[in-house]
Amino acid sequence: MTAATRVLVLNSGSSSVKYQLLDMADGSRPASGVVERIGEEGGAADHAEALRQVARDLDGQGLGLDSPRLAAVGHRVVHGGTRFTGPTLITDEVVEEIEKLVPLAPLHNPANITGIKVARRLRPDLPQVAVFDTAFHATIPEAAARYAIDAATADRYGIRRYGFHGTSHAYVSRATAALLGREPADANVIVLHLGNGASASAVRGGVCVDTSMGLTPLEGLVMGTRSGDVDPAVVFHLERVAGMRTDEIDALLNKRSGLLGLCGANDMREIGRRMGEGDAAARLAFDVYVHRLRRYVGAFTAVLGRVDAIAFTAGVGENSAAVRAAALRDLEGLGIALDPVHNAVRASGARLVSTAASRVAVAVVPTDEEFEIARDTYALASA
Ligand SMILES: Nc1ncnc2c1ncn2[C@@H]1O[C@H](COP(=O)(O)OP(=O)(O)O)[C@@H](O)[C@H]1O
Ligand SMILES: CC(=O)OP(=O)(O)O
Ligand SMILES: [Mg+2]
Repeated sequence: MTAATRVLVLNSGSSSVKYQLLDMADGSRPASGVVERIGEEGGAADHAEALRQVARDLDGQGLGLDSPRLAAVGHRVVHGGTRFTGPTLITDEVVEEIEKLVPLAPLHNPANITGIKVARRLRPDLPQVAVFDTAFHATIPEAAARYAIDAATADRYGIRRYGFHGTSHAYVSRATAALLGREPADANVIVLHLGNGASASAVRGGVCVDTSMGLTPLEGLVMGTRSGDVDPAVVFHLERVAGMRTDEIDALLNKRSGLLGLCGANDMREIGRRMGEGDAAARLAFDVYVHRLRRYVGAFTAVLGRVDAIAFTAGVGENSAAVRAAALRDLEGLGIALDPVHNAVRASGARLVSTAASRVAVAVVPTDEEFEIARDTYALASA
């Protein structure tokens, strides 16, 4: 009999399900894919339908969930609240707890729960592990995790900074240390995860000490469709003056803001194209995006005191030389000097894009949330 060394990773997002099958014995990835545009015309109707499609895809390749080589299923779960600060073996009770966190991540946790339920129904005998976006941020000190609001109210309702994209920040900060030839314990890194959702984190010696996302994945950087930081009074103002309901404001800030709200496009490629044609709205969207990014680079430089590296990752971070260049322009005073030639090169692996003289290394490091989830899952399932 062949040993069960494979882990199926399900990464259910708000509008997509990504999956990967990883073999932990030899590092191979026998299958991967994505079902996109869930709930949109021409896409899967909902997450349950998307997951059935994933199961069919795997079956079609002879790699179905019934495979005896499967050791475990690893699920990305976005919000773990205060209870889940590490990878967790899924039980009925764990599912109930994740369900209680839905109000804190309404775009994400329901999709994660659907994935868990479908996979458990198909393979009730297999260990299934939840790997939380929030876990890596559990080390953030109180001074950075606390909001300055009435303490009793905050405690009663669990209002604090949780942070997200933690598996990416963990993986990329480690990979950046490796690129510098250092142990994670010897590297202070600012990680800029710029995907459709975007967040920054400050990692000191392998331990996260601050991050830009907060109670929910809405705070911080400008994102594809999310506003990031706004004065909280914007919400009261819209309620009182514009007569908008809470759920309308929620949808406005989460789904119709960010780059999309500023210029009608949430894809940085399209924004780049339109800027090339002299489109003023696209230019403004880019400038607002970059300005916010620079603020966080400055803030996290002060949080860390000594910065060894700044790492760009995820769709925009890995691919947009223009965003990287604009984000770090004229920061020689902070010891940051991007090399324009290295920065412009299109390549796939982790690489340095700073000059030899730059005190702070600047790196482009492809993220690998699926690897990180599989590693955590396999460790727990085979313990
Ligand atoms: N070649 C590119 N140039 C600039 N931006 C890109 C490029 N490729 C992808 N992107 C950006 O990456 C975003 C998606 O990033 P990704 O990390 O895949 O997001 P998510 O995991 O949140 O869906 C796209 O919306 C697009 O703006
Ligand atoms: C937490 C979060 O924002 O995730 P994503 O970027 O996948 O939307
Ligand atoms: Mg992502």
